[in-house]
Amino acid sequence: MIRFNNAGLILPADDPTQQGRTVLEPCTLELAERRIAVIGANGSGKSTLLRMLNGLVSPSTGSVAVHGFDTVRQAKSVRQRVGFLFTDPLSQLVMPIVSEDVELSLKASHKDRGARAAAALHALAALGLEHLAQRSIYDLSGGERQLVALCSVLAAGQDILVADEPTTLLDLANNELLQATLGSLDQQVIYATHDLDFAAAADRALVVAGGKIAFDGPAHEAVAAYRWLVRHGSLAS
Ligand SMILES: Nc1ncnc2c1ncn2[C@@H]1O[C@H](COP(=O)(O)OP(=O)(O)OP(=O)(O)O)[C@@H](O)[C@H]1O
Repeated sequence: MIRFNNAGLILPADDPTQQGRTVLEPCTLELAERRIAVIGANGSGKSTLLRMLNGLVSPSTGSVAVHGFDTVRQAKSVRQRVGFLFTDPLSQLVMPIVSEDVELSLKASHKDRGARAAAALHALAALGLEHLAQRSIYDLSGGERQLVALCSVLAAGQDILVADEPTTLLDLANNELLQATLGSLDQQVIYATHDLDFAAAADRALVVAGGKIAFDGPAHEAVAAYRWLVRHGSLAS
């Protein structure tokens, strides 16, 4: 269970470049559904909301708790439970070779090096990526990197997966592979996307507009609400 208790991000008033701008209005939410989508225009505040889920962004007001752990004061406990898939996979892949990056995610669960290497190959094969195991992450295409990043984050096995626009670099087949993979997970998955069909597949969706939660409810209704806001020019920040 994730709780936002009046959590928001208001930039400092004394910074002349920010002038107290509201990035995310304080909001109170309980996020318990298995699949939750976050949709909204560019710059509306989706990534900020997602980053608050694992302490990458600290709220300036209120607090966020994951399974009762405060994302600021108990950040380590939160990160042990929340995996984060970045839009740009290079923000996440830290080892130079694909198999090494997946092995790093398996370090806590597989102490023996041989078993860890075998588990990494198994994890790559599950996504059809075993042929990339010995490749440099810098030589991969953007889509290949995005799938390797997914593999690494899944290998870490956290209870909750947060994914920020995970399909942006993927072709149709890999987009379907990623959506099917996320759909099959036991973990709770919370994802931001501009793909409204992907969003509509969630159990619940939040529409973020100008730093506010403009709609929160069943995903197909949220997609309709978002389309309405776009058509009526109601997305101004
Ligand atoms: N720490 C910060 N300092 C200044 N501005 C910020 C900060 N964090 C976010 N912003 C601004 O707040 C707005 C919301 O950013 P955010 O990344 O959450 O948007 P988004 O909805 O994920 O956008 P996109 O769909 O383009 O990825 C943007 O205008 C961004 O530049």
